[in-house]
Amino acid sequence: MKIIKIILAGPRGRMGREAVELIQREEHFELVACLDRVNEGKRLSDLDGFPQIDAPIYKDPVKCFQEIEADVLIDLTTPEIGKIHTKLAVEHGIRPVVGTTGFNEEELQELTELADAKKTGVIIAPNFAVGAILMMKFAQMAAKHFQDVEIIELHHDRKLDAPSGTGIKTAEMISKTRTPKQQGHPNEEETIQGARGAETKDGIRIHSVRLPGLVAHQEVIFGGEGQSLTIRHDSYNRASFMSGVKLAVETIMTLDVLVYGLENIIE
Ligand SMILES: NC(=O)C1=CN([C@@H]2O[C@H](COP(=O)(O)OP(=O)(O)OC[C@H]3O[C@@H](n4cnc5c(N)ncnc54)[C@H](OP(=O)(O)O)[C@@H]3O)[C@@H](O)[C@H]2O)C=CC1
Ligand SMILES: O=C(O)C1=N[C@H](C(=O)O)C[C@H](O)C1
Repeated sequence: MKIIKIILAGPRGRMGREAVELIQREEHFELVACLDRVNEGKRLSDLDGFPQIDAPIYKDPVKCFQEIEADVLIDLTTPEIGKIHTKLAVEHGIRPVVGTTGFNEEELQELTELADAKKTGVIIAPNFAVGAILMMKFAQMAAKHFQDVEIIELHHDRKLDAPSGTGIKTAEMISKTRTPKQQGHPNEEETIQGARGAETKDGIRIHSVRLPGLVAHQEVIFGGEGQSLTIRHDSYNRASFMSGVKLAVETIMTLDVLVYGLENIIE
């Protein structure tokens, strides 16, 4: 099997550390460099927790992409930085697998056009966990039968973006099958701002909970006459995301367009 050469952005992060282990485990993956906000010029093996992983660390993505021969960038950083890395990677012919969340519609459109122009595969995956993908697909199916739905996403309190990428993606998928409806009482008023959550342009409410002790969880609650349906997914650790990262890295080698969401890859 051909070796896939990978640059990893964010190796010291919660997801980044899991991704380093994944790359180490897979014989056909090779970590050729890392992008980090600090530790420029060091090797990964110089840092705590990465014994014997001899990959150079860069701060400047352009320098890294020019000097290092790589097939794929895995980005697990922050919303602001992830967008910059993704665009630069495509411009340098390196295929980005992006787990970082916080991309808006305009940014996704811009990247789609760039991927087309450069004929370079891009995968933007708001959630890599197979259970979360199924939760979103099941919610899309249920929305054919229930017009009223609210999303509650629950995450650890170190998360920067709200609502979560998964919450937004779920609402988008539901909107494809749900007949539009203004939910709740037409005259309802928030006596405390934000009480009804964030409203998407299709009228679906997303409520974001942030608490220590949580990892990544979501409930999609449908309401109908005399009944409700709740679809829930829980990630209890970050290892839950790694089979999706592996699949994305392997699949991106065969793509020349942008794919938004692993539901487009997982049958
Ligand atoms: N798609 C999915 O399935 C999942 C996606 N995520 C997303 O992945 C992203 C990372 O999450 P998580 O690992 O929990 O976050 P962390 O905060 O633990 O990790 C982010 C890492 O990015 C680093 N970083 C910041 N700026 C730069 C930069 N300029 N260059 C390189 N690295 C930088 C941070 O360094 P420092 O700490 O020094 O600032 C940190 O090590 C988030 O957007 C999150 O929403 C998370 C889980 C699953
Ligand atoms: O920040 C996280 O932790 C997660 N982020 C992603 C999101 O915003 O949906 C995926 C998962 O929920 C974990």
